[in-house]
Amino acid sequence: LCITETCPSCSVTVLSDQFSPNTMSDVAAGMLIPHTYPDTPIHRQKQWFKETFTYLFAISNSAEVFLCLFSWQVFKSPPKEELPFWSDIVLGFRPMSKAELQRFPQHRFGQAFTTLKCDCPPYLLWLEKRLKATGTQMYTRKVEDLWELRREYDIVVNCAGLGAQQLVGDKELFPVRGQVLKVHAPWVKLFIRDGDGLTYIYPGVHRVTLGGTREKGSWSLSPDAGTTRDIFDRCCSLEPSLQGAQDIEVKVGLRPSMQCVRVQREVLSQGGVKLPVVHNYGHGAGGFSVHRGTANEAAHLVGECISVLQGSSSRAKL
Ligand SMILES: Cc1cc2nc3c(=O)[nH]c(=O)nc-3n(C[C@H](O)[C@H](O)[C@H](O)COP(=O)(O)OP(=O)(O)OC[C@H]3O[C@@H](n4cnc5c(N)ncnc54)[C@H](O)[C@@H]3O)c2cc1C
Ligand SMILES: O=C(O)CCC(=O)C(=O)O
Repeated sequence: LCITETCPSCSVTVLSDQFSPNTMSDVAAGMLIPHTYPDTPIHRQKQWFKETFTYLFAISNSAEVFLCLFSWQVFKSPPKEELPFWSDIVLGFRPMSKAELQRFPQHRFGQAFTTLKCDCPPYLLWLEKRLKATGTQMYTRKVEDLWELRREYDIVVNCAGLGAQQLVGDKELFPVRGQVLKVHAPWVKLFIRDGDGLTYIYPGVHRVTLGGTREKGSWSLSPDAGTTRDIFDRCCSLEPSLQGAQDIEVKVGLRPSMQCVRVQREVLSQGGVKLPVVHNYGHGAGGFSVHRGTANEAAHLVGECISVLQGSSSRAKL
């Protein structure tokens, strides 16, 4: 979508072996709360988050119904950084008062702020609809090797998530398994997140997401019953009224994790033939929070590839 906006002369085709509701992004809680990528400069991560927050905040002020606003992150001991880098992007960030903290007797410190939470499946469908309206073609296809695309396309953008491990042989990329519960508990109106990032309660438009787990290196997509009980107990200790939650649905996703998100240009070359590629993968646990920002940057890199192609005598399929 960002490419169609920044490079309107391009004809865009989306190839994917799975579309919503069967992607990893459909499992995400959809919370705008960044996870730090250790090898990506903070100013770049902050810019990605800011662009994503601004984009979704504008949509939240419309008739669309997949976004809501909420707050409360609690810590058993004060975090290393009392002011996270994103504190001036979310709204009304402040330490929690003693009175507020009384609600969490096991926690000594807390942050209150308003951020956005998106219901991912309807958002993904909304994006698909907008994409189709631009004339973009969408095909179900598994790509075995980026090079196979060289005859059909001038530029390839690789947004394969964890699939990039196989597609481009990236050994830095690994799964971090996450199991969450989606429950019916419409009385829960505020989000509560333990600062260790393991336990969270995120009310959405229809369901509340209860999390979670972070299992590095696990490829299992099967729900685990013991983990379900553990997540439920941990969430009930933060919000006891969840004991009355109904219709527990279990979801598992594999976060496409690495030390830094790979938003980068590369030129593949074989026998004098070149194929410009823009990579945009490795968003780990915080991909939803930075998706628009990284997509804008990737679209900008596509613009650079177009300039190079236009400057060369290459045959253009643009
Ligand atoms: C339980 C859980 C909760 C989360 N909650 C949040 C949250 O609240 N906030 C947040 O910011 N982030 C969250 N995340 C992280 C977020 O979901 C990810 O960072 C993000 O979804 C990654 O998106 P992606 O588009 O890169 O990957 P994907 O959604 O996996 O998309 C990759 C696409 O590429 C396709 N593909 C892959 N390989 C190929 C191939 N060879 N050929 C063709 N197609 C291919 C796939 O079919 C898929 O459609 C959560 C993750 C989990 C697991
Ligand atoms: O970390 C969070 O609180 C949001 C959910 C998430 O990003 C995750 O489980 O990976």
